[in-house]
Amino acid sequence: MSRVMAVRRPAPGAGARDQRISQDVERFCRQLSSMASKLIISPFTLIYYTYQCFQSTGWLGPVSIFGYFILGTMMNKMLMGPIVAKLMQQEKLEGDFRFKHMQIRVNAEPAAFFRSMRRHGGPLAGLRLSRPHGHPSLSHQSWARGAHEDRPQAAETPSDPEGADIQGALAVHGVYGDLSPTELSSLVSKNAFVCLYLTNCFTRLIDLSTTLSDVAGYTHRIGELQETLLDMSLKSKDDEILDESEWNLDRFCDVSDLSVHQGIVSCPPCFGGPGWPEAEPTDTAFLLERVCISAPSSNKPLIKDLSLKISEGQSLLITGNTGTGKTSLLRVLGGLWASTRGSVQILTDFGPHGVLFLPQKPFFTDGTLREQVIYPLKEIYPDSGSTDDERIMRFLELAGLSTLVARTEGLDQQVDWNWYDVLSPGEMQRLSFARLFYLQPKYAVLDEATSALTEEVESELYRVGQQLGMTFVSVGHRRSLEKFHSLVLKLCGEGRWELTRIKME
Ligand SMILES: Nc1ncnc2c1ncn2[C@@H]1O[C@H](COP(=O)(O)OP(=O)(O)OP(=O)(O)O)[C@@H](O)[C@H]1O
Repeated sequence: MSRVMAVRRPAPGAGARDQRISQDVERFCRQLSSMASKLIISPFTLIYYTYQCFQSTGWLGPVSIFGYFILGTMMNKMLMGPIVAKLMQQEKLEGDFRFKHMQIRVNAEPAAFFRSMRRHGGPLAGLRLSRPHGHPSLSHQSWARGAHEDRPQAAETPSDPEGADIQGALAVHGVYGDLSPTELSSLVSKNAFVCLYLTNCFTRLIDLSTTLSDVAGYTHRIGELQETLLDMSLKSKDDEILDESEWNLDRFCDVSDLSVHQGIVSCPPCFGGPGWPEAEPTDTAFLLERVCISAPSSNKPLIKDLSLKISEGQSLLITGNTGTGKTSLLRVLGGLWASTRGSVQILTDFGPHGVLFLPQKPFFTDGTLREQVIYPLKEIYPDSGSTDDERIMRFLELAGLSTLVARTEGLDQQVDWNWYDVLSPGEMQRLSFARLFYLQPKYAVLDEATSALTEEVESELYRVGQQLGMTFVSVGHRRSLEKFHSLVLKLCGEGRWELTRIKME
């Protein structure tokens, strides 16, 4: 009986994610330490300068400064209440604006084909509606800022109007009547200093509330992050993130072992050879028992009670009408979606020696041609070792893309274009296959990966994959695909499905 093996994922975005987390944590610690120091010091300075102020101005000084701040804070609160709602709306509009902007940049060509700029419902209309400039909430924000910044800011002002007012009041009431001009001026400067610092203490306290809300935000985000990570680790207790450096590549077919006869590639069996880890022998990749699948936030089942075993050499073709859940099933196999019921066992690793997915929309990074082919690997062969070059060139040729090397002026030439812009849909699919051949997984999960190619090219690519020892799980519509598969799973809609074995001729 097969046992559940550790699901190892290459985690391609892990580096960037880790960097973001450490930046968040660093910001959080900085804010926390600054807030803690202010919080500890503030009460002492406040008491000290209140006392000093009382000493030099009597009760009038501290009382008027306290009154001024209490009144100011109350007014601030009254003004801020309605403005918060406006600020929220402002934030939302800015978010929409950025999203629409990105949408237009990414989909410039399709948008132009649809003449979006002339249509009211197009993304440009949305962009106009959501632009933040000139929106009434902006003027409210200025009011808010004004109200917030209008509070006493003694630390930043060279003179101290409150101190002067208090001293004026004291002088008017004849408190300083018996002082000589020299004594009076030294007292005035002392009073000014004390009042200034007392006001400053209040300003710092009020500033602290802003820092506190920042810290609350960061704490919330870090808390969410922790919860998500905990959730993930609970979900896959046995899972193990496998660094790409751990991917065993010894099992790759030596390109010199590949021979092509009339377009047919043959390669000696390359599994189980020396260097290939034997620790987790299995011939089954996925085991599904009475699995139900629904789209997120939908109660309507896409697939009901599906039991299925996908084993080595038993390629599966998934067919069915639009929207019946073909890609959703692959998402479940890829661990992106959870099944709503039943058990899904992923019994093989993700990566070159396990299972590799070619999604419906090809994925490319910024980078050289070599980087596209070897993705998600990037550090296994950092140098242009001649053996690897030979393999890449060979697989590009088998995918029908040998001319691409000339276009890019070599495997390692930095290109200043976006791969999505310069390659045709068919070329993108061929390049994805070159990657598949290079990585040589045991199981290749292909989601309409040949939809932009002719039947002949599709057959050729599948044949190469087959010769490289891959077992396919394909989503496709052409009957010609059946010859590369042993089973057909037809999704009939409303959760119904049919599983049939293909008769070999
Ligand atoms: N992220 C999502 N959130 C909500 N519903 C979704 C989501 N992704 C897909 N769906 C819905 O789930 C249903 C199945 O989608 P799926 O992509 O699996 O269809 P499919 O059979 O692969 O279709 P096609 O042949 O067009 O690729 C569709 O009705 C789709 O609208």
